[in-house]
Amino acid sequence: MPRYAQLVMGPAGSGKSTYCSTMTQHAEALNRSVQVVNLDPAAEHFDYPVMADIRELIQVDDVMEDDSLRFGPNGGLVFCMEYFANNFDWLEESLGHVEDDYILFDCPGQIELYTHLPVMRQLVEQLQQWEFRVCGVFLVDSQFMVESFKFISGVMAALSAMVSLEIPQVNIMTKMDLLIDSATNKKYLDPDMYSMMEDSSHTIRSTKFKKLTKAICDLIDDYSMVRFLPFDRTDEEGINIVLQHIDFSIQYGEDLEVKEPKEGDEEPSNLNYDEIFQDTSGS
Ligand SMILES: Nc1nc2c(ncn2[C@@H]2O[C@H](COP(=O)(O)OP(=O)(O)OP(=O)(O)O)[C@@H](O)[C@H]2O)c(=O)[nH]1
Ligand SMILES: [Mg+2]
Repeated sequence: MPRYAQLVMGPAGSGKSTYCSTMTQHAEALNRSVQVVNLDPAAEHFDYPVMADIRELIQVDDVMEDDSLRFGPNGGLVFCMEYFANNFDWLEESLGHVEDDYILFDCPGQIELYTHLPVMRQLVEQLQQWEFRVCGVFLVDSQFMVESFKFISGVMAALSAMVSLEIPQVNIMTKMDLLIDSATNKKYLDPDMYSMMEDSSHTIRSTKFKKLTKAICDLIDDYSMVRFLPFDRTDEEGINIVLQHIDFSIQYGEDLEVKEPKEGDEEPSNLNYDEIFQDTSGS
């Protein structure tokens, strides 16, 4: 039986930890068991129960305080992640060998991890060796998406993770509840890059920059490479749609056995459907 994993990625503060806690609560309501692993060595607090925490292996503070290393916070984090990549035994031990488990990995917010460092890719390959089907979940804060330039840079970050990890990826726009003018901003979810460029072309003065922007827009548009699903932590229906997309991409549920109803769950034999329909048609 396969195992299932979501790699929850995205820039700093995009809502990764909130996503993990919202998703576990949602899964609990659906009677599904979903667990979370914290992979952020600099995490201070999160409000979900963890099955494993990278801080048991290494902490950024210790790396920064170490006299022989002398890293700052960013270099320290990269060091921690490289140390983690050399010690996957720790993760294997923490995860155990449970068939059919479903795990969310709450990753750090450093964008370098998704653009050019090899750690995330190594993690994906390792998880696949342990029979996990992995879906990348890339979060971008909706507050950065209301302007075309910022939007393009968010799209490029998502695309870069997609290309370097080579796994199915679902892109999510978080904090949708904070958008004031949600109708106009919906265009960012499934963007038409040409019109987006036109919106902002008057602010671009350099012709070279204009040409580069157009080339990037062409590329994204031609291949319809990036779409976003909206995520509002207060909207159960929306959360369910996101979960369904992710489940579909890793074929969750296809191998599950059909559960026989328990005796107590049977329909009462005296249920009279005719009466029910008469009641509703009469009202
Ligand atoms: N209104 C609103 N706020 C949110 C939502 N999701 C996250 N936030 C807030 O955004 C801030 C950052 O959220 P986190 O979940 O810590 O983000 P993160 O990506 O884990 O951050 P780092 O781990 O530091 O990279 C917190 O103050 C959250 O309360 C949301 O859907 N709506
Ligand atoms: Mg976090």
